[in-house]
Amino acid sequence: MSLNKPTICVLGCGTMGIAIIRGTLDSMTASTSVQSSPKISHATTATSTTAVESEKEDDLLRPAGFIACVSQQESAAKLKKTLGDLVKVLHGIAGNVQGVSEADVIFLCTKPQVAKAVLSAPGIQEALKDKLLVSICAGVTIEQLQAWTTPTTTVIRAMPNTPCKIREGMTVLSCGPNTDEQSMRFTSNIFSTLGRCRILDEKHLDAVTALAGSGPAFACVMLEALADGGVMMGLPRDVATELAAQVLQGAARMVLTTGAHPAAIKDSVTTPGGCTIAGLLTMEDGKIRSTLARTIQEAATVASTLGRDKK
Ligand SMILES: NC(=O)C1=CN([C@@H]2O[C@H](COP(=O)(O)OP(=O)(O)OC[C@H]3O[C@@H](n4cnc5c(N)ncnc54)[C@H](OP(=O)(O)O)[C@@H]3O)[C@@H](O)[C@H]2O)C=CC1
Ligand SMILES: O=C(O)[C@@H]1CCC=N1
Repeated sequence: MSLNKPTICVLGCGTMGIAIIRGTLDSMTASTSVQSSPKISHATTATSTTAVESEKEDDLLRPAGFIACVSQQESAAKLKKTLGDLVKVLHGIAGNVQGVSEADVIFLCTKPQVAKAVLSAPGIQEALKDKLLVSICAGVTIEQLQAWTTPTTTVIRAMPNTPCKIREGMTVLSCGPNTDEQSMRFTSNIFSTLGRCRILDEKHLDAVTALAGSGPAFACVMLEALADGGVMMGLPRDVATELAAQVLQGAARMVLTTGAHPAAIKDSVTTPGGCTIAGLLTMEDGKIRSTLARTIQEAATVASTLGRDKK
């Protein structure tokens, strides 16, 4: 398999499919004016190639076209409006076969429960031969994906999150045993332009799904609750929401950019006898730490079951 200006087919283009296509299109527009350096925490560059050669190779790996597949005609009509002329939109079983046949790389972005049926539909196996399949389906393992495709299909499992849409995503990739360097590099390049990207062993993916995949929902509950407190104390709702969002972003960026331990940042805010320690003790009384940690534990446990056949 050789990826040269590949066409991407997003099979199941809903919330996440749109986030991936939107973010990638935006990154391509941005990179024509400013050359962005990818934020990847795993070196996939071949040691034998020079920096110039690897830049040229990355250029060839940039997607040349997008196809988006959905099941319903009405969703296709809506999607055309959302994505515009740069993306070919198809629907139904025949649309899936056409999309996979015309593409070089397939992003499987359906719900986990329909992944097997979508990949097993007539014509799909043939169309998947010698192609790269990147699945973002929670709980669906590389072993399952390999069993549902052909021996010549390269399989990569990815767990992105919704902020990919604004290129502030967090994605973790795991590769199958037959994954070649170029496929991994292509996939890392895509997700690195949509935010941060890491490569981890598949055994971590349920925890990743809970923490990073579901995480934006948990973070927004915290954000909303902080804003509620501001509203309770008289702040207008829009002001409270802006303050809460910027506070979470600022604190998170301090951790990411300085590498400081979150506890050190917390201590630096906390004046002895002051208002911060008063608030922190209230949080501890509410068992916020174990509640949040158990949230991730429970979500990871459920994530591990999502790829299983329902009895
Ligand atoms: N939402 C999130 O934050 C995250 C989700 N994920 C994973 O991403 C996947 C998608 O989630 P999400 O985007 O939220 O789901 P959505 O429900 O938003 O999107 C699913 C899409 O699949 C389409 N679809 C359904 N059946 C078929 C079919 N037979 N053939 C082609 N397309 C089909 C739907 O089209 P139609 O509307 O026409 O039925 C819809 O566009 C899931 O596996 C989930 O585990 C991973 C990380 C984060
Ligand atoms: O809730 C879910 O199952 C999906 C996976 C991660 C985020 N949303």
